Amino acid sequence: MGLVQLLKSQFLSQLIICYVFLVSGLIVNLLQLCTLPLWLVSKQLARRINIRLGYCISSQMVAALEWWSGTECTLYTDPKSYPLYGNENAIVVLNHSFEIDFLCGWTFCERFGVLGSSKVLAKKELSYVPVIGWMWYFLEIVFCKRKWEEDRRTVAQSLQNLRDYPENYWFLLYCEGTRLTPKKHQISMQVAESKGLPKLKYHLLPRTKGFWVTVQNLRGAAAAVYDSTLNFRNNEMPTLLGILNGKKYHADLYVRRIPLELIPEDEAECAAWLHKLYQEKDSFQEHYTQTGRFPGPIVSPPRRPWALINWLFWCCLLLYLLGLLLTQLISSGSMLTILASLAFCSTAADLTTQIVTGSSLDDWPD
Ligand SMILES: CC/C=C\C/C=C\C/C=C\C/C=C\C/C=C\C/C=C\CCC(=O)SCCNC(=O)CCNC(=O)[C@H](O)C(C)(C)COP(=O)(O)OP(=O)(O)OC[C@H]1O[C@@H](n2cnc3c(N)ncnc32)[C@H](O)[C@@H]1OP(=O)(O)O
Ligand SMILES: CCCCCCCCCCCCCCCCCC(=O)OC[C@@H](O)COP(=O)(O)O
Repeated sequence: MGLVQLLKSQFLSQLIICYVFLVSGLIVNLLQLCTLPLWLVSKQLARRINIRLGYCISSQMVAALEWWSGTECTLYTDPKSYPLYGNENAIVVLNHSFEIDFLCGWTFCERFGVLGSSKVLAKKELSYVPVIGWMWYFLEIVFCKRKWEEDRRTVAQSLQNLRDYPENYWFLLYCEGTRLTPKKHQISMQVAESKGLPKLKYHLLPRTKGFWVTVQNLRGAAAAVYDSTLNFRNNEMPTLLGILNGKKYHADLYVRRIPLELIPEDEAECAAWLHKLYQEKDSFQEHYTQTGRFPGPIVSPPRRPWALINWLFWCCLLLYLLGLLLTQLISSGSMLTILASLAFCSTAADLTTQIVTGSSLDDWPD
């Protein structure tokens, strides 16, 4: 193990990364809160400012993936569609199979310049998570309770609000509705059987209502659906903790651009269309398993320096402030203050470890 790799695997390095992420995140959340009065005066300006503030948080995780772990991301796509990526609004349909699939999605957002404005249909519980969830509130992320009777109205309303969004965005939809596990797959395939639908090997049966409501409400605002299928080389199952440890992975993403006009308006037809799409996605995953690659040419976008620059800025600022605080603490000479500070730091470190090791947040109470 080289010296750099040894440094990356040290608990202290990881603790510093988490400290910078959490403290800068809370500062950004506070700044976002300060933009509230601006919404009354100029909504579009408030949105643009929040896009940049949100970028300060999400790009730190992207920097950890791209620069700290050195994970490589390869894009398989049609070169004719490539110039449109980042230059139009789009609905992204992605398989939900890995702990860091959202982070790989964010990396592609960063490379095409839509990271700050990217959106997702997320479960409501995530909106309560400090830093990320609070940031999402100001970025007008669409939350669902996964109770259709309530979601059909609230989700449609939140999507309508995005129609005049001032910057291009990608709206991510995990149609499977939850992350794939063998148990969930088994239940899902029983549902497929009972509905007379073909079984899927690599995906859960897609939930069709969220897709239909998104397509209907973003018609005319979004130009296309980006059907995206993600996998990792060497059968790896990457984790956030692995990224923090500096472990390098290799992600492959296959993207097909489908113009929105091609998607049926009728709910039942739209649902049938989505089921067919997932059968195709399944065949792409089978192709990947057999050959180690997706079909089509590779046109990989390079990583950009901005995520790293933002990260270094926050690291310098917050480590300097931490240094000042520690110096003052030691020079205060009060044993009680020092012990209380140590107890606080140890509790914070313990909490951070728990969040990162259980980082899928899947087990947070519903
Ligand atoms: C060039 C590069 C391209 C791309 C780059 C890639 C990506 C980058 C893009 C953007 C990045 C942006 C942000 C990313 C950051 C972070 C994301 C992180 C986290 C978010 C993750 C989540 O929160 S996932 C959970 C929330 N989302 C969803 O649930 C979406 C899918 N769900 C739906 O659509 C649902 O329909 C619903 C939520 C709208 C409503 O749910 P409800 O349960 O009330 O209704 P359903 O229709 O789903 O259920 C009833 C029907 O379902 C059948 N059923 C029952 N059991 C099952 C089962 N186990 N499996 C399947 N189906 C089942 C039941 O029979 C009912 O059927 P009907 O026929 O009667 O409808
Ligand atoms: C710079 C890097 C520092 C990182 C250290 C800080 C770690 C903080 C981690 C915060 C990560 C927040 C990401 C939110 C996305 C989580 C994805 C997720 O939770 O998906 C839920 C779905 O699956 C559905 O779950 P189910 O309820 O169906 O099961």
